[in-house]
Formats: sequence, C-alpha cells, structure tokens
Amino acid sequence: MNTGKKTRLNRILRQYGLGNGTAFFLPYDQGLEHGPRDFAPNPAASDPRYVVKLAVEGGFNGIVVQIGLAEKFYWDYAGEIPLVLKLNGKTDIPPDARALSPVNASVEDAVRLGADAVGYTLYVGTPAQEADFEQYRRVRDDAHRLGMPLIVWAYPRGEAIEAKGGKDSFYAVDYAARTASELGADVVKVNFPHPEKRTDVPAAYAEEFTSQQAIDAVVRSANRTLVLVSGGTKAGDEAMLEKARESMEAGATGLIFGRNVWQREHDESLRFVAALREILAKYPSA
Ligand SMILES: O=C[C@H](O)COP(=O)(O)O
Repeated sequence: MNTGKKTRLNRILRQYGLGNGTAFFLPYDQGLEHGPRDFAPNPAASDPRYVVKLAVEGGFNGIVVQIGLAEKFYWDYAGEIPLVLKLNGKTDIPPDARALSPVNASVEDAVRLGADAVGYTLYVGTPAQEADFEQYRRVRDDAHRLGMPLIVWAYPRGEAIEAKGGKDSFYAVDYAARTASELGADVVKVNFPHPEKRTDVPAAYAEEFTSQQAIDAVVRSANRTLVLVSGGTKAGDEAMLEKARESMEAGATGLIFGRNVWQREHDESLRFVAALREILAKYPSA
C-alpha cells in the first residue's frame, strides 16, 4: 500500500468514528441501485442533506455516495466526515443476472472532491465478469497512482451463483472476498455469509457450519484486505446486532449499514447506531 492510501485510510480509521481502528460507513447509493422505493419507510431519507447530516451526527467513519450527491450535498459537511466516492453503479432495471456496473466517475473526481476513498462494485460470477475485471483494473491503477484507498463491493451475482447456493451463500461470499483480495482491493465489502444455503455448493462448503465459522473463513479469505460487512435489507435489531458482533469477532474491520440505519425515524436511527458503536468499541485494532 502506498503512502497516500495509508494516510487516507488512517484518517478514516483513526480520526473519525470511534477512532480505534474500526470502521462504520453509511452507504447512500440505494437511490441509484434500487430506486426511490427504498425511501418509503422513512421519506425524510430521500433528502441527501438529511442523510449526510445523520452520518455526521451518528459519528460514522464515512459516507458513501455517487458523484451527483457528492457534488451537490457533501459541500455543507466537507471535512466533517470522510467521503467515499462510489465510482460505478447501476439501476435494478433490468435485474442484474448479467450485470456489469458501469463507471460514471473517476479517481481524479474523488481527489477533486476531497474524498478519502473510492468504491467499486465488482460482480463476481456474471457473464460480464471479464469486462468487469478490465474496467476494474483501470480504476485500481488510477487509485494506486493517486494514493486513493480502493473499497471493493464484492458481490456474487448471476445464474451460476444462483445455481450454487445464491449470492449470500457461504461459498459465494467466501469466493468474492478472496477475489477482491487477489485483485488488489484495499478494503472489501461483503454480504454476511449464510452457511445454510448450500445447494450444489463445492464439498468444502457442503457441511454444517455456524455463521461464526463462515464469517471467520471469509475474513481469512480476504487476508490482508480489510473487511466491511454489509447490512442488507432491513431486519430486526437483535439479528443485526448479532451479525455485527460475529463480524467483529471474526476480525472484520467494521460495518457498512445503510437501509438498516436510515430507513428509521431520526432518533431511532441514532439509537441503533449507538448500539452498534458499543459493539465496535469492544474491538479496537492496533
Ligand atoms: O451499495 C449498496 C449499499 O452499500 C447497501 O447498503 P445496505 O444494504 O446496508 O442498505
């Protein structure tokens, strides 16, 4: 890792959030990825100003947005919370079985906007994988040249994945974590693995594993690439807190929870964030 990357990552992990080496990011690109339907549970969250302010109030390590929102809404809070500029993205029309997420912004844009990291969605296992790897390589080279940490959203997708346990099976998540590591990600964002989803998976994943064993293995597969565990669709608090605990116990660097945070009314969001911060506080890293 070069000096620019190390400096920016240290800023994110040591000067924001709990400042103890853990990370808690607020992703806010669902308006592109899923559409405005995601704002129905809490219409206030359709306003980017509301969500950026929430990220600052919640003491997050960073907010993740696409370039349009970064240009128009990060300004008011510039320097108060790190910006992660998402460089690619797609709508869910049509659904993503053959997905390639096109790049719509550059690492130079991220530098210009004062970002501390960039994000790239890599769909592992789709028919478009080859083109995706090529597109990703250009982003990775730029990120390296400009000293910008690269966070890879390592998302298993497509029919071949669906035929083997699905996108959040232990097999698929573990493979995606390893792929991001092999392809030079500094940080990888993974779904929490579900070992019970094991239809037609390779023998190594066909036994009964606990969720703790599965996330332990995923973090090992990422090796020196830092791991962030994603939130996913809104679920009950206890289930989410348990997912957070198991992830941190496994050695993950942190969490990246979006809908589970901002699809609630303001004070409820902050209450939930406080409960997650209590967990992160127990896992300082050197
Ligand atoms: O890019 C998509 C978001 O990272 C998803 O976050 P979420 O599943 O916690 O809403």
